[in-house]
Amino acid sequence: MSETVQVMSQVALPHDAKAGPTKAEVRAVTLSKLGLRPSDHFVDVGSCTGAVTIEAARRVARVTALERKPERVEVTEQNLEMNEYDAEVTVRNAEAPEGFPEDADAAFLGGSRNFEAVLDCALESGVDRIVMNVARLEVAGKAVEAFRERGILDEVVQLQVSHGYDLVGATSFDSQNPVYVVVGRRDAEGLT
Ligand SMILES: C[S@@+](CC[C@H](N)C(=O)[O-])C[C@H]1O[C@@H](n2cnc3c(N)ncnc32)[C@H](O)[C@@H]1O
Repeated sequence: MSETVQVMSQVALPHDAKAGPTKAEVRAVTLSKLGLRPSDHFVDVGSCTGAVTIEAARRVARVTALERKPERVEVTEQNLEMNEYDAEVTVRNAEAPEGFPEDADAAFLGGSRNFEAVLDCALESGVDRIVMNVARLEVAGKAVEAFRERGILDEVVQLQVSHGYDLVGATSFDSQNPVYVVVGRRDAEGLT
């Protein structure tokens, strides 16, 4: 039983792509901040390996995955085939805001191209929860400002994950680059 639960909760990503995947711990925080609901239509902007698309597809009714690079669209599709999920998933080769659906509820920006236009488009489409992950400091600053200007800045979380490994019988750690998780909600009160 516990073995089945563990396998179901994992994401299989046998096909890889440069720039991905969003790491498991970062996905966990990101999806939790998005507060996904079973009836949601979720949009993954910059699906790359499909890691976020797949996890979201186990939690919501519909997912639209947008990816500007055709070879990464293929990787998203290949990894989707290797996983179980219940949502209706549409994968589009498009550079957002192009291809952004008109009836979305929540969105994740893993890619930062045109992010201000993507935010505007998402808000017009009815999105009320939006999270953007950023690795580069300068882009993170611009993202925070863009969320603030639109009155949706709710939280900024800096994540730094390290994984233990065996070092001559003891445990040492390998650290990953920090990630800024910019959390937006419609009518947010700003940082407190
Ligand atoms: C850091 S990766 C995202 C990783 C992904 N969440 C995963 O788990 O594999 C960023 C991706 O966003 C894509 N991208 C960037 N801006 C985009 C946009 N405006 N529309 C669609 N794709 C975009 C890039 O091509 C790249 O594949």
